[in-house]
Amino acid sequence: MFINGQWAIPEKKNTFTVLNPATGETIATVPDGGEKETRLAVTAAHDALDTWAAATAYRRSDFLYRAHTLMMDNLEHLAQTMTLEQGKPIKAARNEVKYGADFLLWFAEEAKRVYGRTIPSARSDQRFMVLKQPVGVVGAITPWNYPVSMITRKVAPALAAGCTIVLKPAEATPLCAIEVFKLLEKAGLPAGVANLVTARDPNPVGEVFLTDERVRKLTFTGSTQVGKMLAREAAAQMKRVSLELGGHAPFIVCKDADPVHAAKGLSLLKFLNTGQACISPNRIFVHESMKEPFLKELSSRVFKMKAGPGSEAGVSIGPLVNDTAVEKVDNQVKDAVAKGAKLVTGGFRLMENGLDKGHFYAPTILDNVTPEMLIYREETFGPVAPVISYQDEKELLTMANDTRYGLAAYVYSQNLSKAMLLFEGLNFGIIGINDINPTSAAAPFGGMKESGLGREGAIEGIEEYLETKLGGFSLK
Ligand SMILES: O=CCCCC(=O)O
Repeated sequence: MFINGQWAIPEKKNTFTVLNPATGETIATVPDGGEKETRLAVTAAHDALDTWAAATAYRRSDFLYRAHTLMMDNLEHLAQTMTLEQGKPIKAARNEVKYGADFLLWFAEEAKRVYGRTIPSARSDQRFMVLKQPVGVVGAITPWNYPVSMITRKVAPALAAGCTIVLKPAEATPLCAIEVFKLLEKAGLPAGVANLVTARDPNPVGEVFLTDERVRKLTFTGSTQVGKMLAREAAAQMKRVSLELGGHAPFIVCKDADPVHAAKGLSLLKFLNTGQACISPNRIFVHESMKEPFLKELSSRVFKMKAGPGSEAGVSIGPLVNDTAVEKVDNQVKDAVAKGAKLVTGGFRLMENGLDKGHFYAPTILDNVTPEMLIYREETFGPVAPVISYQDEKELLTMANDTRYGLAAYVYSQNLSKAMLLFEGLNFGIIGINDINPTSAAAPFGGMKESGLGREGAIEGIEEYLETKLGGFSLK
């Protein structure tokens, strides 16, 4: 843990183990923090707040530039740590570190662009001025699936805005968080400005974030279930919240799409991070006239995918996070098959060639998926592509929007006006049009409906950490 500028271990020297999800082996033990350590971290963040908030935007920006340079200089080490701890293939881990570093760079720049404004008054003897100020101490909880970039996506805008922060990383991936904090320390982080509490049990940490009045904002990426609980509890002290929650992304292949381009896009996107992403496509709506060429291209690509530890050459399918995740995926596949879906490929846990020790599931394509199946309604978070045929383009929008989630959606069409109408009509926060990668530090990321509140990245990302203060000046 890193509290008030010091690397610390908890009082009782409690620790918990970190496992390699590809082999089940223990790779490290880390401090298991709780209520006491979180309280200390909040005190440190609170004590550091006024000085950090009063530092010039240029000073905060310089710090973030240095952190960015250090992250890029240490890219390989961070990527190797990520592959070992989280399991994703090394190439994807390298891309994630670059993506994580982008947030440091973007918010180093945005720190200097926190503008207020003046507003004309109807009274000649009055002036209005709008001032942006940091929200205060932030409690942040980050997930295991993107264990570096989800940290910088929260820490960078918070620090740029002049807030101080306490971070609780996912219990499955504390090593990545520790490595990020080593770099922040090296970049010259003042004591208390950013603090790290590693913990096996998120509850005591979350409890402090929710009940300590000094914490003025909560930012969380994770499940909708936990996000709802945090929003409910945070309301007791009217804390600000940013929530990046679950998704159930439709991926739409229109009758005028290029089916090969769409299948290539889906094969890259669906199986990225072994499907463990909130923006992963979960319902693949394919116009029936496109199904044959689309499935042909998709299955030929999926047949060639190699599963294994992310450090091995040629691997594109890493392990799932744990056994519960494997069971959930398998259960959805079995339910779909029992209700009439056709298994094109996959549909089983991988047990051969030493993979039985990790949490591997075969990349899977299901055809003829229908609304009665669990997979049609529930987020999968695994390597399964459920294909749904449709005929009537008028019904498509209703089908795609028929979910409590609203994070990401994808459309493949070569008809510009149709793509525009779908872009406007889809109730999702992020829409890729013939594009599988609509996310960037420069672009607002976030969902509608039960996918969350607020946006991360872009100019919107720093607003989440700012209060708006109005001054009305009488000249009388
Ligand atoms: O699970 C959500 C991770 C988001 C990854 C991204 O920003 O692309």
